Amino acid sequence: MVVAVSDAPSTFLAELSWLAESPADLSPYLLDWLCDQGSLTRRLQAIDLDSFTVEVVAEAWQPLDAESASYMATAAEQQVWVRDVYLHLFGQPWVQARTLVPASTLAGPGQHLQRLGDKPLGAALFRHGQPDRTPLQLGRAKATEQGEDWLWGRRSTFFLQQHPLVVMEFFLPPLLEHLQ
Ligand SMILES: C=C(O[C@@H]1C=C(C(=O)O)C=C[C@H]1O)C(=O)O
Repeated sequence: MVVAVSDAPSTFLAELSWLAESPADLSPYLLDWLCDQGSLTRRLQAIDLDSFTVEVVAEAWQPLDAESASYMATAAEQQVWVRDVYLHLFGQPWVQARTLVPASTLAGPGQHLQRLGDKPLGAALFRHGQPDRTPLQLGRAKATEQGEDWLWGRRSTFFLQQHPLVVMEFFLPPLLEHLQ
């Protein structure tokens, strides 16, 4: 059951919708990846450390959309730092990810998050072990506004000393092929 549909206009991750619970018909292999609370960066690096790269597509201040504001239980009238990336393995994009960082998080313990460049966010978040994070919520999206295929993904709020940031990760066909 869809519980939330994003109203954010976007060419990177379009038509986002979030589910109340995991669908019963997903393959156990996909569910294992979707529901894994550990670092996705590390899981990909464990497959092939040498070819793992982060491609930063965009990083900019953007107005927080109403649906994300509701998910974060925060005011919609604020700018957040948005980081859009692809995580590549074997020269192909495996994960398409968007991170939303409120200004208050960047002003506090997340100062370094604006200067990550092509270093993976996961390495920073998981540096001291398992970080505080909310349970994963599964969702669907299209890779672009023109995209035809639906992707599976998830989102979760991480906390850096009680300061939130939201990470959304969608799984691209090369990752799904690896599962088979
Ligand atoms: C949150 C993690 O970091 C990954 C790295 C990202 C980045 O560099 O922007 C974005 C999403 C994640 O898949 C993780 O490894 O679990």
